Amino acid sequence: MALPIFSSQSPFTKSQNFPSFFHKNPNFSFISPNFKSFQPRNGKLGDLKKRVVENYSLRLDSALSLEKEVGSSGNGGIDNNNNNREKIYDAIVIGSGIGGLVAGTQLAVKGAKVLVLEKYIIPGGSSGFYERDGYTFDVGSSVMFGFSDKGNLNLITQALAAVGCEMEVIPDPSTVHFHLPNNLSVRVHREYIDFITELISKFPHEKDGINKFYSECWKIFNALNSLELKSLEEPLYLFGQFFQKPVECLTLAYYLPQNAGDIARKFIKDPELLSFIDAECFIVSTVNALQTPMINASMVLCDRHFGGINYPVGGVGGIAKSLAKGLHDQGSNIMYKANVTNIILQDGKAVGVKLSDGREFFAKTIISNATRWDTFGKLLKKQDLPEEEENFQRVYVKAPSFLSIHLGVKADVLPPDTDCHHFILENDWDELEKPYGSIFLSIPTVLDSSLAPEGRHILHIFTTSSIEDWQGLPQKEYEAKKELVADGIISRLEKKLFPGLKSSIVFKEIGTPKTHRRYLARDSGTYGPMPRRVPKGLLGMPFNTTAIDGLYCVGDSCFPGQGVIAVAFSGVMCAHRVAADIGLEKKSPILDSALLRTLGWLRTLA
Ligand SMILES: NC(=O)c1ccc[n+]([C@@H]2O[C@H](COP(=O)([O-])OP(=O)(O)OC[C@H]3O[C@@H](n4cnc5c(N)ncnc54)[C@H](O)[C@@H]3O)[C@@H](O)[C@H]2O)c1
Ligand SMILES: CC(C)=CCC/C(C)=C/C=C/C(C)=C/C=C/C(C)=C/C=C/C=C(C)/C=C/C=C(C)/C=C/C=C(\C)CCC=C(C)C
Repeated sequence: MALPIFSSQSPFTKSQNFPSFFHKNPNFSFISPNFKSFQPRNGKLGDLKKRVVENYSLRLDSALSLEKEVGSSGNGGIDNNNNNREKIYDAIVIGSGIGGLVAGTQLAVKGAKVLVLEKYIIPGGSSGFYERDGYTFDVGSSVMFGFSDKGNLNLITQALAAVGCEMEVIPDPSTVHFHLPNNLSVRVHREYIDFITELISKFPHEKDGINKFYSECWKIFNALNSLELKSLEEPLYLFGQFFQKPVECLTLAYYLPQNAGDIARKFIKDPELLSFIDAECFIVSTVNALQTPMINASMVLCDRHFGGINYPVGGVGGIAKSLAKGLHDQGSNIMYKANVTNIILQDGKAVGVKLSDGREFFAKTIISNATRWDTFGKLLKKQDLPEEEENFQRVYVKAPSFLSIHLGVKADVLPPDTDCHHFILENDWDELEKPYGSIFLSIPTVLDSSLAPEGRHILHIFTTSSIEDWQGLPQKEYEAKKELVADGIISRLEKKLFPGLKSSIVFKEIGTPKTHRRYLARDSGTYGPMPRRVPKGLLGMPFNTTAIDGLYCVGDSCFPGQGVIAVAFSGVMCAHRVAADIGLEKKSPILDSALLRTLGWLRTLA
């Protein structure tokens, strides 16, 4: 049995030390007039302290109200006597990951009555949090795209704003610091020009190629950023966008089937620089650049400079908590400890769900935030696998899971001005995609010291790992293996970045792929879909509708794939398509079936 990395009790009942924001020295100075952001370098400490106190109280308030919502009635006012057949919701959302929460909240603000059913005790899934010994740990990593105050692609900010929420964020001065073979060290600065200058200084002979590749990314990003983002499966919207922004839409259509690695090779010849582009893609797609869709690569390679990476004060878990509260404020419900075991079909249409405790709930539409493998392999009978899903499983396999290590360390082990995020691949480029080959490291306390007790930092370390490596072991061996593998990873970090790391550890918790499977209800603990071979860009990625009438999917096994901002977009698209289908948005049945058929056909070409 896996060691739980999440609290088995409600995390909201725990008392916490008062956050001490001032002991560390965050190295940033981003000021935004309209967006709440911290400016510790120039700001007044008194004001800052006040805002931290306010934010902390807000966190407690929302935690308490969530506790009340989960605790007292335990079910958000839902009938426990299984008389729910009459209580027809507009939509039931299975799972409260960011994908499910965005779909749910977007529908709720359009006037739909939504019920979100979450298996775990808090919302957020892989964007959740857990608390231990005064530390607040992010379950997933802490790199937040789409959380700025500008453009059309700040989807996290927009999702929160839609339900009247705003979170304070801390601008990250760099997205990631790469530590690569041959001592290649590249810091991805927030300012594009600083990043490009640093990269060119490492590869001066490729100045032209570097400029051309990243400019191509900007072309795509600017096209994306100019559109109003809604469902690409809704023809009135899609044709409207083509009419208003033909050049941008054609640009996106052109790049839709292309991958970043091919485009990089048009401009760049140096194999080491191409490997660097692989690493750039790998950290967001877990595959190399040749397998990473160009649209997704452009999105992340540019948003980090356009809106920048911004960390929510109090931790990533606050995003899901705010969305859950927003959903509730809109008159919809979220229910925890609600493990959906079956999707109920009637005459081939999805009409409800059944929980492990036998209760049933019914709705006009069912939206699954479980992975497509779980949705079609577990919640529906496997033998009913529609052709469309067979096609998906032909093109995509489950990406490996992660081994994750959450550490509390003595603060003085980190050199001054340590970056928040690091990616480490010491010796051999060939190890990039291999299990345990490369190491991801986030130190969110560099930005928000309130996440750890005074004088401590959080190190969240993760590396790819497959479930097969951890299955079938007796408990004792499993525990011993966890310690052994984690020790190897920590030793590598000690050697490469932080001498004395081991002796500075005061808290350690290790999660394996089994832990991820257990607590996130994700088949094999997978991080999401990964192309089986070289994909045709994003062409093969399914959208939100499924072959089952009334059933929709949302989350990272839908277009455009892995990532918090990506699943937020899938939530926006899903809500739009569902709203059109239940009469809350305009729709054209004739155009609908023509477009859906065309998109289905296009996917078979992938
Ligand atoms: N920026 C980052 O670094 C970062 C951090 C964390 C997560 N992520 C991304 O988030 C993505 C995942 O988001 P998501 O929204 O697709 O899903 P998710 O896995 O985060 O959430 C799914 C939720 O559904 C619940 N669930 C699943 N099956 C259920 C069932 N049968 N009954 C009830 N509840 C059920 C799970 O408990 C979970 O809370 C990942 O791809 C990852 O890339 C990124
Ligand atoms: C329909 C047709 C056919 C056509 C038409 C044309 C058009 C119009 C098109 C359009 C399109 C669109 C709109 C699209 C969109 C897209 C998008 C939005 C995308 C997005 C994406 C995103 C992504 C992918 C993201 C991701 C991220 C991630 C994954 C992250 C992660 C992170 C991590 C892991 C971190 C690392 C760490 C360290 C280093 C420590």
